[in-house]
Amino acid sequence: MSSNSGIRIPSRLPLLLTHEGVLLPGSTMRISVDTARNMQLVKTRLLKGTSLKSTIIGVIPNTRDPELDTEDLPSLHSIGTAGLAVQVVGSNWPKPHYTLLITGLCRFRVSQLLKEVPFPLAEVEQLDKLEQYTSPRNTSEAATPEGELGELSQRFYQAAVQLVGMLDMSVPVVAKLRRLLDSLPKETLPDVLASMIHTSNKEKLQVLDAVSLEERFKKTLPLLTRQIEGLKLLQKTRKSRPDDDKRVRAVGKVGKFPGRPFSLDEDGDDDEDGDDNTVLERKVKGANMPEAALRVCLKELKRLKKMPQSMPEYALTRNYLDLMVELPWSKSTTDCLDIHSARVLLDNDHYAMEKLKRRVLEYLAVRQLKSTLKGPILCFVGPPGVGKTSVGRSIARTLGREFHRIALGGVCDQSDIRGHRRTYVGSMPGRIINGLKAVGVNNPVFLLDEVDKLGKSLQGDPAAALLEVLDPEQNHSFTDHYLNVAFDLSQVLFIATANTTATIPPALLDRMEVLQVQGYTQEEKVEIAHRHLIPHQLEQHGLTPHQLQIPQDTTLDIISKYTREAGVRSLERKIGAICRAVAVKVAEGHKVTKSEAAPPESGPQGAEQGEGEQRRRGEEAQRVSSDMASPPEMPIVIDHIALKDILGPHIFEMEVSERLTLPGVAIGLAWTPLGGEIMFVEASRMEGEGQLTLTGQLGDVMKESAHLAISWLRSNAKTYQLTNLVGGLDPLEGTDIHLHFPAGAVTKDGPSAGVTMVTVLASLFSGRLVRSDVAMTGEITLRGLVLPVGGIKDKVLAAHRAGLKRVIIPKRNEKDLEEIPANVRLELDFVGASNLDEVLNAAFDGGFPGISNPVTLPQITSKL
Ligand SMILES: Nc1ncnc2c1ncn2[C@@H]1O[C@H](COP(=O)(O)OP(=O)(O)OP(=O)(O)O)[C@@H](O)[C@H]1O
Repeated sequence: MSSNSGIRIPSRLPLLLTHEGVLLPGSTMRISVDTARNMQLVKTRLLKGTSLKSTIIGVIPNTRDPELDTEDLPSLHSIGTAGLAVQVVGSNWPKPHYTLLITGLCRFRVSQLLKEVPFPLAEVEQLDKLEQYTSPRNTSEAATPEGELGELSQRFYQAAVQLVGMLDMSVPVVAKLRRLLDSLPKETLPDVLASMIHTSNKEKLQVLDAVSLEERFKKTLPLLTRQIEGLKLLQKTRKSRPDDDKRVRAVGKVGKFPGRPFSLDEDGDDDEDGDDNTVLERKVKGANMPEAALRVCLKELKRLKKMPQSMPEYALTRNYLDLMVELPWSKSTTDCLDIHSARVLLDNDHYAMEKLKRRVLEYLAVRQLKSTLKGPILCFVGPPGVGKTSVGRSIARTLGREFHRIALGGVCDQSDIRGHRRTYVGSMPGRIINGLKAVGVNNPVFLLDEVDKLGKSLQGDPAAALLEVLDPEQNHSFTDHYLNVAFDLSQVLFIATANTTATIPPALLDRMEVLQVQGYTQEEKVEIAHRHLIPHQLEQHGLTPHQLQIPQDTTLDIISKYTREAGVRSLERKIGAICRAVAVKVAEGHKVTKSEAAPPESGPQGAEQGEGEQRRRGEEAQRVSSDMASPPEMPIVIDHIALKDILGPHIFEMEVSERLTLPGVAIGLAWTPLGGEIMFVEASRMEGEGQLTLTGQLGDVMKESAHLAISWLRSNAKTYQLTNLVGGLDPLEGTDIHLHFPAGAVTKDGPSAGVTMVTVLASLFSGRLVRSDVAMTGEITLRGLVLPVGGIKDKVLAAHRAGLKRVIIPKRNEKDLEEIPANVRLELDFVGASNLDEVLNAAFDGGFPGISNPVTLPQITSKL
């Protein structure tokens, strides 16, 4: 339907291709522009143009999938709408784009594409008449079309009037719309109403393509009728449920008329929302939650139904309900506990740790007999890498329960445990509830890792929140702030781990049964490496024992020369490093290293490998030179040289004897949360005024021990013939003393270095060397008694690791030696000392004899 009269659009139009819907004549649409072509159009035509003509552009619906849109121009839809750009807004966020407000004027047909770049420009043919709009026309004045078209347009007009009458709007607004309807030429009604009512883009495209007016009326009338039917249905529902809030929401849903008649073209993406809520309601009812929780959920659901989706609270409430539905209120696994298989499993998973395994089995046995057992909560305390976490995991496996680890290290906010109240923005449940959601059952094993590293802050004390969680008497009604209803935690099996009990808050410690997990001896480490770590690492690196073998003496080398730890974590890492190096060689198909193939160094461990092995390697070395590119001979055996090649030079050397070459040095034993340590205590003296200097970041108790040691030596100087620099018998006279405890950066405290200080000072003042293979620990008193101390097993193991031969311990600690593995006990000579005389005698070669009665009485000559 071409037109020769009225306003004419330019015959050449730049074309804007849009995915965002279909612009129909008589409606206004906001279009976001971000493709290069369209951006160019906006920049050169709309922003630079000065005439009214330059603000008219052709809008063509781009029917190609935006995902597939490329640089080249898609085949163009032949019909578009000429539009007047009313507003252009530019923005750089989130990426550079323009937003255009465009009012559709009339249809056009693309007759010829003149150019494609930088934006398409086309010769167009105007399809709709555009008349001068002078004054509102009255229906009677309007030239009513004749025949079928006339009838159609009349029916359409009546339907439109009916629709406006049904709108849920105030009387003046309805009257205004009526006036507008009457004033518009009838032929424009299909376009205007099609863009107002709820239609899909496909339907709009059909309306756009309907060039003949008759066809356009025919296409739009059913859409209008559909809308009217929808509103009628709605009104019926409204009558049967005269609830105001619901009505408002329902009208908004179906008609989307009220308030925003010109933005009705989104596709019905949220039509199923009503269904969504019904599904949620069904889930809430089926979640098997306790009465109180169900009541809260139903209340929230009721609120949700009344809320418009755009409200921020809608999402919050929805998330809350989703969580409530997902929580395992009554879902649990059935325990499949069989003590015999539990024992086998624990033994298979972990070497050594007999005491711990025994206690765990006892615990499991009691659970088997009394399934409703409340507490105790086990807390494994020991150095890092001794398998605390992995025992927890094994317990879950033996019980057939789900396992979840909650890392508490560094947690310093109460709400990490208990969640945030829902009033906070970004609120969420705490770790306990999150854990339950993750495992999906209400009786998992929860491992509270690193309870000793809980922090404290202004946001409250997380330990206090844990008190409720761990108390069997209270935790059946644990209330997370986010949930705000009680959740029964009594079925959850809690196990805690810590490196030390010192920093666990006393109230928390009181609720747990502490099980000490000791560090391992070298022999135990070798066994653990060969039974668990090496097979595990081989598997992790895709290797087999046929490709890589690590002999026992190499493992021992790794333990003593490359690691110094109570656990086996660094050992596992080193084995991992070896596996990586070998994996490269295996993958490359080359020899590991030339040196690997060379005969091993002779040495105690090398000798153990046997002559056969040496010969094999010698032969291999010869072969290597002739055939470098041949695949490596399997298995690749890691000897000391290959080990050095892979791990580099030794990290730890046995330096004990080197450091004990001067008087005034002795080896003390210290306990740290990371296991036992040996400590070289040093003393020196110089001329001065009797001052004592202590360095090495010592705590008060340790400083007091130093004063005790000095006082005891001063009072016993005559007995042991200790002299000061000037030869006098008071060690401090004209002498300053300096005592140092390495490592200087680590804070130390405790009374157990007392005996070491006395020995160091005795050595300094007597000028005698302390035996280089002796380590000692013990508290002293002013009268020279030696009192018991803690951490004996770890300390002894540290001395053994360092290759020492004699350990001086307080006599009353001798009972603790039972815990020490037999092989270690055999290799060490233990001296139980009850007083300092015994300590000194054991610490010096040939003893440290005192003169029982040093005071030489003046000779009394008889005058008789
Ligand atoms: N006795 C053992 N038998 C077998 N493997 C062990 C043994 N002890 C430790 N491991 C292994 O050592 C690794 C470290 O253990 P785990 O992570 O359980 O240490 P942890 O004591 O929990 O340390 P942390 O205190 O740092 O958390 C694991 O791979 C574990 O399997």
